[in-house]
Amino acid sequence: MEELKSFPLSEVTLHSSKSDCWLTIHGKVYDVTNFLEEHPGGEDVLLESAAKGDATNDFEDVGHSSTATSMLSSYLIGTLDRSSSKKGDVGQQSSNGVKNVAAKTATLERQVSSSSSSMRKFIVPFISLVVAFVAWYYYSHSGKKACCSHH
Ligand code: HEM
Repeated sequence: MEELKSFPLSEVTLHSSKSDCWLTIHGKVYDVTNFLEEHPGGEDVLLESAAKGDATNDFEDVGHSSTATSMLSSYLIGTLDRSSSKKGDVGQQSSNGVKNVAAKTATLERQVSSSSSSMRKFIVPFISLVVAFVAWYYYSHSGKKACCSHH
């Protein structure tokens, strides 16, 4: 068996066009050029993920079926070179670092925005409950007064 080639992330992101598209998922590099038009989720999402670099989160977020996961192997061309420790690769490594930080920031931003939207989802019914309780309290309180002043 031929040994798989190892590519630095900076090289994978160079292949992000319709005529040449590579994706990185779980540390493996896939050439999905021929799959672009067949992808049920459309080619644009694949091209976006390819340009970003690591597509693992994008792939997982969709909740792809096991069929989709097993399709991956037919597009495998290599593995991701995480160390990038080759001589003369230092510049590339630092640019990878910058990209990683950018990716992490993007993920964090996504998490914050999704948590704030779920906060909103929680706060709206909570406020309605408080309003309902206050209304009920005043209603029953004034009702009690009316009732007790009778006696
Ligand atoms: C080589 C990598 C990929 C393969 C083989 C693949 C395969 C598939 C398959 C077979 C489906 C149909 C539903 C299913 O079986 O789960 C699908 C749906 C989808 N894929 Fe991918 N996919 C890949 C990468 C990606 C990436 C990187 C994204 C980025 C966001 C993506 C986004 C989507 C979306 C949004 C759908 C849903 C379409 C719908 O339900 O209308 N896919 N994909």
